[in-house]
Amino acid sequence: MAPSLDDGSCLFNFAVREGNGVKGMVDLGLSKVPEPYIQPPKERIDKQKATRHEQEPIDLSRLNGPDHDQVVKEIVTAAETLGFFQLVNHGVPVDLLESLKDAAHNFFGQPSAKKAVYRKEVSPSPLVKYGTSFVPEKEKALEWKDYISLVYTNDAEALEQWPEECREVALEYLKTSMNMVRKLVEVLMGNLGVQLDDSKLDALVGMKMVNMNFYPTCPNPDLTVGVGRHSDMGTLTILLQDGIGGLYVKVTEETDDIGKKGEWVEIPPLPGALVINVGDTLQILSNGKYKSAEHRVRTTSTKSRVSIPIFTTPKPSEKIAPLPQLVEKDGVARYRELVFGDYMKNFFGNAHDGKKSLDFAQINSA
Ligand SMILES: O=C(O)CCC(=O)C(=O)O
Ligand SMILES: [Fe+2]
Repeated sequence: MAPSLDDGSCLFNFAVREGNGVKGMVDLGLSKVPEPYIQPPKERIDKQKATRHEQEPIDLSRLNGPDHDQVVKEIVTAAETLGFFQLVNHGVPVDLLESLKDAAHNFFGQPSAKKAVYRKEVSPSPLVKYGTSFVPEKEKALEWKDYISLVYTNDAEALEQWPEECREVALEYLKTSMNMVRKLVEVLMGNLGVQLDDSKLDALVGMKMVNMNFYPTCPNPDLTVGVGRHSDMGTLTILLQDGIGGLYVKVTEETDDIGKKGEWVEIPPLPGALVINVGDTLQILSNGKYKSAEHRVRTTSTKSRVSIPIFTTPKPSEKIAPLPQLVEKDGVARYRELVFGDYMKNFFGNAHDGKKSLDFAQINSA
């Protein structure tokens, strides 16, 4: 029997507990946004108010030539200000990016029953989790998004356990991205005086996860969010977005070319480009020099949107803390040492709330 979408608990069961997601709800035919998805006015996204971040993408291939210093400067400046930048000539084949978007549409286009087998309560694999919104049990208003999350351990397990509709492309994406991740981490850590070797790289990006996000069409995008305001918890996030747009980042540093502090700027879709953003871990390690970016996603009424982030993070057992040489230079440690697994638990235990996730690492809130 079709559920009544006017009844909040019935809808919660249908979308969240039974794994039909926002997609399942939209497929029933919706003329208005159900009440549990209506955001309070301060969280709604006013498309008219945001400007586009028009900055040229950074050409990563120039890192290996006479423009090396200039490219380093561009990467470092972006990490210190907006915490977001776009990359071209990043080494990930452009046709792979197209295949990834197709794979995401194929996966989410399946009947709910095929996806719901990966709900966290029943998933046959600890590496695979399908869900909707972020932490539905804790949220005042639900996010208009379904997702699947794929943790990487090794190639064999990925090819065995990740869903067959997307396993090969997702693995290829992850593997072809790592060269770029290494270069970026090398540049960012090098600028802090840290020479990167394999063990340092592993401490920073020892865990990797590919997500596929699916944002179905929404009858009233002005009332909902695809993802609420948040920063990512890890080191760097690599994000592939499709051509629809709707990713916004909050300006934290007053800069002439980006905008005023507190304003939201849109990261426009650029064909062939990947979006990179700084996560909380890098903010902690750099004692606040690099900024994890607060960002959010709008929904649209015309076409469903997909995005495919790779989250690179330390392993759960890894200890993270501001680098001693920075603490010495700054005369203060702005964050405490913590075990990354504890940071993750706190992150996934709370609804999105801007950069509040970082309070867990704040020196006086321990
Ligand atoms: O869909 C997007 O553009 C961003 C998604 C995002 O912020 C996330 O998955 O953490
Ligand atoms: Fe994010």
